[in-house]
Amino acid sequence: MSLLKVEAVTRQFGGFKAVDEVSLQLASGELLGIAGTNGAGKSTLFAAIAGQQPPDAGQIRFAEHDITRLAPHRRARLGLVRTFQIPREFKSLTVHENLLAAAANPQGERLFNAFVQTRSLREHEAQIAAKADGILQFLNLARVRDVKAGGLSGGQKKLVELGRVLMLDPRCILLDEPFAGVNPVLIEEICERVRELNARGIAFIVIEHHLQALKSLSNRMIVMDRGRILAEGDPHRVLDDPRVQEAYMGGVV
Ligand SMILES: Nc1ncnc2c1ncn2[C@@H]1O[C@H](COP(=O)(O)OP(=O)(O)OP(=O)(O)O)[C@@H](O)[C@H]1O
Repeated sequence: MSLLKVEAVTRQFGGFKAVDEVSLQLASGELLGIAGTNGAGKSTLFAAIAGQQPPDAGQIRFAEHDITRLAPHRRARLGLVRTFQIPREFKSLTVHENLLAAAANPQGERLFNAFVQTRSLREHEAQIAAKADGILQFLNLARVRDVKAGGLSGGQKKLVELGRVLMLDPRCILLDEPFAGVNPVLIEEICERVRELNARGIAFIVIEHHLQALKSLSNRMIVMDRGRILAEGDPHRVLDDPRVQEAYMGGVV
């Protein structure tokens, strides 16, 4: 049964269709890779699925709910979350505080307002802090727990972003270019963490230009071109597809 079902989704800017009647399905626990040339519509498709830019036409269903017009934080409550191409960490907060902030409610209100610190709220605060520490351990970020996030490397920022979405107990994570600006050692580290999370049952859709890493990570791949799906299926076959080779301007991918 599908966890996520995208049906004929279109998103336009002016008269230009950035995403043009795209349909796809994602099963529980699947790891789907999405590649495509610059401007193919990948990020716009993510924004439609995650709710930052709802589609102009089509339908999106997640865990049996019609989420086509649902706000991003309500999608997150259902277990559907995304990261961004350019990480959106709070630069002046520490790594640990960044994870705590992700657990705050969508209005940005603190979970534990100083004026209403009841015992149960304090206990809740301690639980959230411990959960953040557990996630930092898992991501091998414990040693930078109290470092300001703005000073981290590109790869570490991607891991912090992953940590922030893990605070929300997701069932499906949309990862937007997790390897961009990341050194090869950390690319492998991120792949390992994603594989482990996937093995625990979290489904992923990963947008990435780094095709070899994406191929090794994905169960299935889609290549987009000019707002549409050009090829879909086994990652090796998809990348060998002549239409895909052509879209990448005849280069060997
Ligand atoms: N807010 C916007 N206003 C106008 N055009 C937009 C907007 N966002 C995206 N586009 C256009 O829609 C098309 C698809 O963009 P999108 O960012 O989704 O592509 P992409 O596949 O993610 O590209 P890249 O790999 O370069 O990030 C592009 O032509 C882009 O210029």
